[in-house]
Amino acid sequence: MESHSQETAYRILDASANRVAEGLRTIEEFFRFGLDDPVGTESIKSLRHDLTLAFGKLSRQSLLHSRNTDADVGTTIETPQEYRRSKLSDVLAAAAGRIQQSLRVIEEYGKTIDPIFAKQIEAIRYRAYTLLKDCELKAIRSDRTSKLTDAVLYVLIDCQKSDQALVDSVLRLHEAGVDVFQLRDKSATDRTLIRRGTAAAEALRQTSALLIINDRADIALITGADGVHVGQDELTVAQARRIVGDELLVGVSTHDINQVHEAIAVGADYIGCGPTFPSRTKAFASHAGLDFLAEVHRETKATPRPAFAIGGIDEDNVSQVLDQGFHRIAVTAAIHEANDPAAAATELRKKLCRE
Ligand SMILES: Cc1ncc(COP(=O)(O)OP(=O)(O)O)c(N)n1
Ligand SMILES: Cc1ncsc1CCOP(=O)(O)O
Ligand SMILES: [Mg+2]
Repeated sequence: MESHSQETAYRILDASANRVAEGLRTIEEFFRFGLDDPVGTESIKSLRHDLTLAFGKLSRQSLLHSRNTDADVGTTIETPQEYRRSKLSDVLAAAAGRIQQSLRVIEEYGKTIDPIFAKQIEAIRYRAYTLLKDCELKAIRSDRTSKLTDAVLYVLIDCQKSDQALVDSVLRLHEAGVDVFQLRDKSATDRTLIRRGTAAAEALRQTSALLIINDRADIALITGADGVHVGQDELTVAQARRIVGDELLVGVSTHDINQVHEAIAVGADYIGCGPTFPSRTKAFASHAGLDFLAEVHRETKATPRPAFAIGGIDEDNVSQVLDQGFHRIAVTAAIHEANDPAAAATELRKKLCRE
């Protein structure tokens, strides 16, 4: 190849190698500090090491001579997306994209310099695909568990009259302080649940709120919701996971302490605890009551898991829930039967966050 073309190829290889190295570091830091994952951290480190080894075949001098950052017209071109990262998974998705593209660029231009080098880069690229997929999926899960950890107010909502009515309602309530929504509508058809769930999931995706689907793991997956909630007579956590995978959240209803220990042991991401008081939304022959909440608080200190008290909770009795050591609640009537649902959500949230 002519020397000018070769210099161009070296310049591209040098810039792309730096881009891959930066991207891999971004991923490695997340495996290390975000996930405390020694295997992931080590795998990325070894990928970086093998990339350095592969580049060792090329002339370092040629690479350095080709570098001319001052003349690089690309350094001043910015896109608005570069500065838009609302959550950690966005950072990792951007880094993964840069790594994959740059490895491909290195492979292609590397062919003009040394076919064996290009083959080695191809092998690194395939290894990177698998690792980056694993990392991105873990980041998506981690975004969801972080939102859940911060959540205090969880509202069950039915399908409403239309997709738009549901979207308007969840956005208004989220603005007013609701962290988690559960689409729970026992009389809706599957098609309606899917349409409503998809619309709500899309509307909430770029917010800090979560959308959970009641009972139906299949619909949670299809709609792009954040998780599914299952009861004691429904899918087990393991069965739900077989459908939704590890990225979605699985919540479980519990009515006694054995169910709580079991739910935690099998990997529920959160638990619903109740019924606490008589409910206008669902009738029960008996109530687990406040003593159950106190017991859950006492008995799960060693295995903490977000726990939402549920059943007949409203502005007047929420202080009794707080007194049992619970600061998370799930409600229906307290919001939807209020004259002003958004104001009711704000008031409840204030009470939950007062301590
Ligand atoms: C947060 C939360 N907790 C408990 C329940 C009740 O679930 P389940 O016992 O399965 O009853 P149904 O909701 O299916 O009638 C819940 N939905 N959400
Ligand atoms: C679904 C469910 N499971 C236990 S209580 C309950 C209903 C919660 O609604 P409300 O807050 O109106 O009692
Ligand atoms: Mg259920």
